Parts: sequence; structure tokens; C-alpha cells
Amino acid sequence: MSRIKIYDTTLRDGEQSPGVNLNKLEKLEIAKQLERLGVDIMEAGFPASSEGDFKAVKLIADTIKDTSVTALARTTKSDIDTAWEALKGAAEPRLHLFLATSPIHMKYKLLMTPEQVVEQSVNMVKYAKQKFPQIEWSAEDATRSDWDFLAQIIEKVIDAGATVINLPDTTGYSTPAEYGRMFHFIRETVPNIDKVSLSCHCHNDLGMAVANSISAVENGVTQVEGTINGIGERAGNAALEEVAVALKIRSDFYPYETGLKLNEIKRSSDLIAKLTGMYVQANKAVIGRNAYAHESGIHQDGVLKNTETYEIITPELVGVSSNTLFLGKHSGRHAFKDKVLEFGIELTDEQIKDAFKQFKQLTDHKKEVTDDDIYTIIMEIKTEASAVSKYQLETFQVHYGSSDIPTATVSLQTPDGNTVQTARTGKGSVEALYNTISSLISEELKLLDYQINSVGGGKDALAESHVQLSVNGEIMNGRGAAQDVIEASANAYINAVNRYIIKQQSVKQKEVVK
Ligand SMILES: CC(=O)SCCNC(=O)CCNC(=O)[C@H](O)C(C)(C)COP(=O)(O)OP(=O)(O)OC[C@H]1O[C@@H](n2cnc3c(N)ncnc32)[C@H](O)[C@@H]1OP(=O)(O)O
Ligand SMILES: CC(C)C(=O)C(=O)O
Ligand SMILES: [Mg+2]
Repeated sequence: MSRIKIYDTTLRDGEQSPGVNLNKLEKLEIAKQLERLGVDIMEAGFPASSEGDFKAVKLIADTIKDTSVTALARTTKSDIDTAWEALKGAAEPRLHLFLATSPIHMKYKLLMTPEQVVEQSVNMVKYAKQKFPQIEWSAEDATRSDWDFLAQIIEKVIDAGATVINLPDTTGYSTPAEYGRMFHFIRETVPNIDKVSLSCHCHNDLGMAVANSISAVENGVTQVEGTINGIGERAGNAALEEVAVALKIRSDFYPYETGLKLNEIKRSSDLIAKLTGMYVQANKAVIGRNAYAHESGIHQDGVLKNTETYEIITPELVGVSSNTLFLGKHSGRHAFKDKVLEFGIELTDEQIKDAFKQFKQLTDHKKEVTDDDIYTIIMEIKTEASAVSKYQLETFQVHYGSSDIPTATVSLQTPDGNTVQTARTGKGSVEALYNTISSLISEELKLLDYQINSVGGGKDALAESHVQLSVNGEIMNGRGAAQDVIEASANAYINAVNRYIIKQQSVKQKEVVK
């Protein structure tokens, strides 16, 4: 296995994401986590760009000792001097010098001829070499540069003292085949190329940053630059967690390994998302919220039988505690049964069937059915004595308006199987509902307590109601859940009455047995 170095530029190129602005202490926290993650090199910033960046790079270089700390500089003496002041306390001071080599950058941005670009690069590498033992030189916009020109300038900067040559796909323009071929050409053409390490640095404008990086590795690159979560200028940089996990998972095919502690990926990703405010999309590879979640019944059934059916990465590998079987509209019976077992509740096959039916009905109304929702359904079924005849809500309607008297119409099935219906008013809709129900029930009822709560979050959360009733002088508690608060209230009220009826019937049964 050849060792591929991971060069993290979250704190420099990552911070170049529009809207991201990290202060010195936030950068230090990220640097410490990158050290725990085991990156080989971290680019802490661009010291000449601002006083704040200078201070952050200095603090990181003085603090982080197990990872090589570097910083960016243009090919000017003052940028190099400023970088030295920030980096001189580092365990292994390392500079990243860059100058663009593409015709469009040289002509329109730098206003320099190719000869001037060669001369300035060589002179500044020599100047920096007086201070820095390690110098990476980058040909900015390498992928839109002339390859012969690249070969010429690379040979000269190596002679001047560069130790790493980086060929960035600055604008995310390249493709895997082309990017790989460019490195192959440089390795074949530049006579002193063996004196340096080759590095790749990819942007994601065409969504190929990770694929391009892997292709570069296949073509002799030993250092991959990128950021955690793929943040960076425009569409971002290559996501380092994706590169490292791809090499690990496909080690059957690729003879490369990185030194990353992969189980620190989740923690690193979370920290960077939080501090930069750039949250990771749910379907992001390796680290997105859905990367280890399965929703469809066939997948869930497969994963329950053997996780490898649909998971090529184990969540634990990257520090995610476990996979999730997301219970929703597309789920099947196997996953539902598994969830019931997870709650430690035993249900008969009949009860599971009933609960699954109610769950499926709920998924038609709710986008996300939460554990709380399922628990509520299960407990309703579990605690319901279905063999006993009792009251059942058939239909109800509540009329409520700011200038009308609240009126409820309810249709109930009584324990002897008849349907009764009536309408009553009340001061509010729940009172109108309860007045109507109690007028249909022969027992003497008095409401002692009433509560309504939402189960789970969101506007489509289940409503759960708890009531306490005096039924013929006996205190009974009732509970009911439904998508709607009024229906949950009706269910809770009827549930308290039914509990009384069940209790009476079991007393009678005991007397018969005696
Ligand atoms: C591909 C990349 O990611 S490159 C890194 C990009 N990062 C940044 O730009 C970091 C934030 N930048 C900044 O804060 C500012 O741009 C600074 C402080 C660096 C420079 O600010 P200013 O002096 O106001 O210059 P400005 O940014 O407008 O223009 C850049 C200048 O640098 C020159 N330049 C660009 N790259 C290089 C280079 N590698 N070496 C030397 N000079 C360079 C440009 O030609 C231009 O020069 P000019 O002023 O003579 O026309
Ligand atoms: C400074 C260089 C390496 C860069 O970030 C790029 O070219 O994308
Ligand atoms: Mg870049």
C-alpha cells in the first residue's frame, strides 16, 4: 500500500467560501480537530491577506505540533516575509507559494508574460528557501495551462528549491481522464520530477473534484488537497472525507492508504458545519444525514437481514453511531416489527398487523413518522382490551367560528352495537364535543382534568390528549392520539369511559368465576 498524504485547506480555501468568516479561536478549534483527524498537513490561512488571518495562522503554528502547518503566499517578498513571521514557530515551517500559469490568468489578471511568470516563480522560491525548509509551489489554473509550458516552469522551480509541486484544477474545469493524463505527462517529461512530491488540488465546479483527485492518485500523485465537507470557493473543493473513505472502501482495487483516523470524520464534519454555518446536505456522500438511512421496505428488509446488502460503508467507520431505518411511506412490515422490538414491547401478530395498518395510514398524512408517533400507536393497541365491547367513535363534526356558538355532532357505536348520534353546544369546541359525547353515554360523567400535547415536532406532529373523568363516581384516566387535536380529545374521553366499562366487566367475570 502506498501512503497518500492528506493536505487539508479547510482553514484557507474552505474559508474562501462566500459568507464564511472564522475568527482566530474558531480556526484554532478546527485546527485541533484536524490534528485529531490525522491530516498530514493543514493550510491555516493566508497571513498577508489580513491581520486576523496572520494572527490565526501564528496561533495555529505555535499550538499544533503533530501536524505540519502551512500557509499561502503570493510570489512577493512581502507575502513570504509575512508568512514566515506567522509560521516560524511551527514544528516544520512550510510555505505554499502560488502563481498562475494559464494564458488567461497571465495575460488578463497578472499582466505578465510567461517568461516573467517563470522568472518571478524561480526568484521567489529561491527567496523563500532561505527561510522555509519545505516549499510547495502551485501552478494556479494548471488545467487551463499549456502542458509544455508547465513542464518547463516546473523543472525550473524544482531546481530553485521547491519540494512539492501542486497542479490545481483551480476552476474545476478538468475531468478524471484529462487530469490524470496531465500528471502522467509531467512525470514523463520533467527530468527532475523525482526530487519532489506531486500534489493535486481540485475544485468541484463540474462535480468531479473527488473523481479528479482519485485519478491524480492513480497517476502518481502522493498528496491530495481538499477540505472537510468539500467547502471552498464557488462549488467548493474536493471533500477529503470522500477521498479517504473511497480509498479505504476500494482498497481491494486501489493500493493506496491515507493516515486519516476515519472515525473522527463525523466529529470534524459537524464542527466545521457548525462553525462555518455551511451545513451538509442530507444526501452528501459519506457524511450526509441520509448516508446511512434506509427508507424503502425492500432495502430495510435487506439491511435487517444483512447490512452489506445496501451499505458499502459501515456508519461506525466514519464515527456515525449507527444506521437508521427511516420509517415512512415506503417502509415495510419487517422494519416496523424491528422498531417494535427496539421499544422492548411485545405485540401479538394480530396487534402488529393492526399497528402497521395504523402506521401506514399515518404516513399518508405525515411526511416523517417519528419514534414517538409509533410508540403512541403501539401503546394505544397494547393497552386496549379489544375483546371487550365498548364505545367507539364513528364520526364527529365540530363547528367553530369567532361569531358562532361552538357545536359538535357525534356519532358513536355503543357497547351493544347500536349507533347513536346527537349534537350539543359548548363554550369552546372541546366542551361542545364532550357535552355531545357525554349525552350519548348512559354513565354519569364529570371531566376532572384535560391535557393536550403534541408528540414529536413539526406542524404535522401527532396530538396526544390525557383526560381524567369521574365515571359513576369512579376516577378513570383516558388517553387518545390522533393527527388532529379535536379527534385526540374525543379519543381520550371515550378511552376513559371504556376503561371503566372494561373494569366493570372484569369485576363481573371474577364474580362469575367465584
Ligand atoms: C486560487 C486561489 O484560491 S488564490 C487565493 C485567493 N485568496 C485570497 O484572495 C485571499 C483574500 N485576499 C485578500 O485579502 C486580498 O486579495 C489581498 C490582501 C491578498 C490582496 O489585496 P489587494 O492588494 O487589494 O489586491 P487585489 O486582491 O485587489 O488584487 C490582487 C493582486 O495580487 C496579484 N496577484 C495575484 N496572484 C498573485 C501571485 N500568485 N503572486 C503575485 N501577485 C499575485 C494580482 O495580479 C493583483 O495585483 P495588482 O494589485 O498589481 O493588480
Ligand atoms: C492557491 C491555489 C492552490 C488554489 O487554491 C487553487 O488554485 O485553487
Ligand atoms: Mg483552490
